[in-house]
Amino acid sequence: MKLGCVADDLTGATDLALMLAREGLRTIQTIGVPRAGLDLSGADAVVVALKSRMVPAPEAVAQSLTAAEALKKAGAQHLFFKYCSTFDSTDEGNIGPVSEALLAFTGADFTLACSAFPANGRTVYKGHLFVNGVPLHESSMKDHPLTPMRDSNLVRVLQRQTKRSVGLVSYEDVEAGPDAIRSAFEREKAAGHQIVIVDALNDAHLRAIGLAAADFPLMTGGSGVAMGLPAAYRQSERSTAPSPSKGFDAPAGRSIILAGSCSSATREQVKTALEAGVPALRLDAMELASGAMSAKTALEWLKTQPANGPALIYSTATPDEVQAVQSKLGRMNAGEIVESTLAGIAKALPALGFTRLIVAGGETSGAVVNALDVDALAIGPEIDPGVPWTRSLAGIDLALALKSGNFGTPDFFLKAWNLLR
Ligand SMILES: Nc1ncnc2c1ncn2[C@@H]1O[C@H](COP(=O)(O)OP(=O)(O)OP(=O)(O)O)[C@@H](O)[C@H]1O
Ligand SMILES: O=C(O)[C@@H](O)C(=O)CO
Repeated sequence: MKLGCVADDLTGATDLALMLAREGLRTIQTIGVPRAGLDLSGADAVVVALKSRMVPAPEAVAQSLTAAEALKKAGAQHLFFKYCSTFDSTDEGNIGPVSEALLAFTGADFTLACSAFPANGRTVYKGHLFVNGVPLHESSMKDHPLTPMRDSNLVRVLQRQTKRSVGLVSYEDVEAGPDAIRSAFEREKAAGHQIVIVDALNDAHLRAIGLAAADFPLMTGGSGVAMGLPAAYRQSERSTAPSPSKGFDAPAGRSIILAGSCSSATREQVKTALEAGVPALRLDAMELASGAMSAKTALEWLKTQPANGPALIYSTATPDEVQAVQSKLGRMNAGEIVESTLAGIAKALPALGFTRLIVAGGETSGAVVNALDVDALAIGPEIDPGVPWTRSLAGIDLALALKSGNFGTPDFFLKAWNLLR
């Protein structure tokens, strides 16, 4: 196996797995550390999806090291630590502490951090992260329910999370191509930095960074910076890309959308689905907390909905509504109440004939997939950048589209079904 990847959340893992598969690596995604007996022998890349983004840093480090160990045992030659393209984290972690721990694990003394994903509007210029042209701290990420991002300068953000010295390889070096990027890495190393934020404004930059860093024992970033790795590996092995898999068959059955993300993209997608007349149930966090509403009442509602189209169950709310709920219930507690309700609903879905699921939100997807006991995924076609259809590799046969909160066009919930046979 060429590349072993540790992703800090499920939709992020799917995003990375799609990038690697699309660029020609045979890729398998596992939910948690691969179980014993899972056949990884045909895979060029394995992406292990953890749920470590929001847990305390020591726990994130422990989970990540366990995954790295398993990947190394399965033959991974290089490691990739995948986090969010909007650098979701707090001053306590977890991007810094996990990067440090994986550096130590690989024995490497240098790595890069690049969260740019231009296809989804994330660019990094002079170390500052922009989301659709707006500095991170002015974007909707400033209101994220769990990791509000209030500083766009990633050198500063990462330096607050790590004892390793953080440097910068900026746009001019990246624009000049792989050799200039390699020289910039050497320059930053000589200056005493062990992690460098790398600028990238477009896919050509990402491919050049991939070529320059393909032999690093450890890379870190969003899925974008993995874009150039498959071609770099092929260059070193003089091989050609395997042809992409043909078509995507989904198991027959009913369709449902579960949305726990409150991101601006998900809010738009929920609004578009409601306007299109998709039958929908809104979960109110305060009613869930009081017991007035529950997974059971949601399932009762679901049983009364028409079988021939998707239904939507969502807790998606505006930043003001989320803040009001959090001030009463606490940030983590509110999230937990909503996630466990959606997980409770998910658990009952196969028995009701639901086999095709779209789930919106990384934490939400983690909770849902755990409830469904899915432990490995094959990667199917791209619905929108960063979001493929996937199919469970064992256990209950399901087609799953696990959507990162901020990804997808407004009609994502409507159009995704067209790709299924
Ligand atoms: N109405 C609500 N009030 C308070 N918290 C909510 C509400 N709806 C959802 N949440 C919580 O907000 C969090 C949303 O995180 P999630 O990772 O699912 O979405 P996201 O952050 O938009 O997506 P991603 O991580 O992919 O960017 C979850 O913990 C969820 O339970
Ligand atoms: O990188 C991204 O933005 C996504 O893959 C993600 O991690 C959101 O949870």
